[in-house]
Amino acid sequence: MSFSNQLRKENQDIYQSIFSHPFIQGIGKGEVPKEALIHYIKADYEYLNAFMHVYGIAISKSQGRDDIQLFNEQIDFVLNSEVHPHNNFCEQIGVSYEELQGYPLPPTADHYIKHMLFHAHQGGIGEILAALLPCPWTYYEIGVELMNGYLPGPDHPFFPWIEFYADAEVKGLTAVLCERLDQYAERASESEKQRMREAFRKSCQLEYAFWDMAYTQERWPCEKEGVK
Ligand SMILES: Cc1ncc(C[n+]2csc(CCO)c2C)c(N)n1
Repeated sequence: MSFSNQLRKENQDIYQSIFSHPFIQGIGKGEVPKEALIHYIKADYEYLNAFMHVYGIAISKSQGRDDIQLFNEQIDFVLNSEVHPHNNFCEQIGVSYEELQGYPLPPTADHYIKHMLFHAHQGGIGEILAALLPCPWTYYEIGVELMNGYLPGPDHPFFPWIEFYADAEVKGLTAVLCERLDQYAERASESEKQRMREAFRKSCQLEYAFWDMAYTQERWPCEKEGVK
């Protein structure tokens, strides 16, 4: 079994918890509280900005053009394509996308991005890939789960979101990251592979926690009213 498939198998428990989370099931049913969607978009917009910085660090550590190309493709996707599912959420709640930009990250999203930045700064390319991989991989599988579980049609309020993540493009982005990670894992020592395993699992945990953060509208203990 490939290293990436081993990681997927070891983290089946978290994937399953993500699929059953009320936010995800709510997308499937077409019923997510407006406040949860607002909280999600505010955090995800800034999360994705920071995520691109992580890819930038990975580019600065790349030794060849094939790695640069791979990270560049992921940035291009976040920058130019991932606005579509955000817009689907915004249209459903009748709030403009611009209004939800520029907010500070709530604790869990802050933790997630700092976890990524830690591996980006401390690790080699293999470790960075392991930390990044659950982002597209869990979303692709969420898309497929919802597509198969709810069979949404074009009149479903979140059809564009579900279709976007269940699509071959996200599958392809995940597959190239898996293949590259497997190549690095083949040459890695046992301790390096252990670090990759830990980075991957913690990112899976934080993917679950991110949905929960949005659903429960998690906030910092002392927040000032009206301060962005
Ligand atoms: C918290 C959070 N996790 C994952 C994604 C989805 N995502 C992030 S990057 C990427 C592909 C490029 O690597 C995908 C599909 C998100 N939007 N927000």
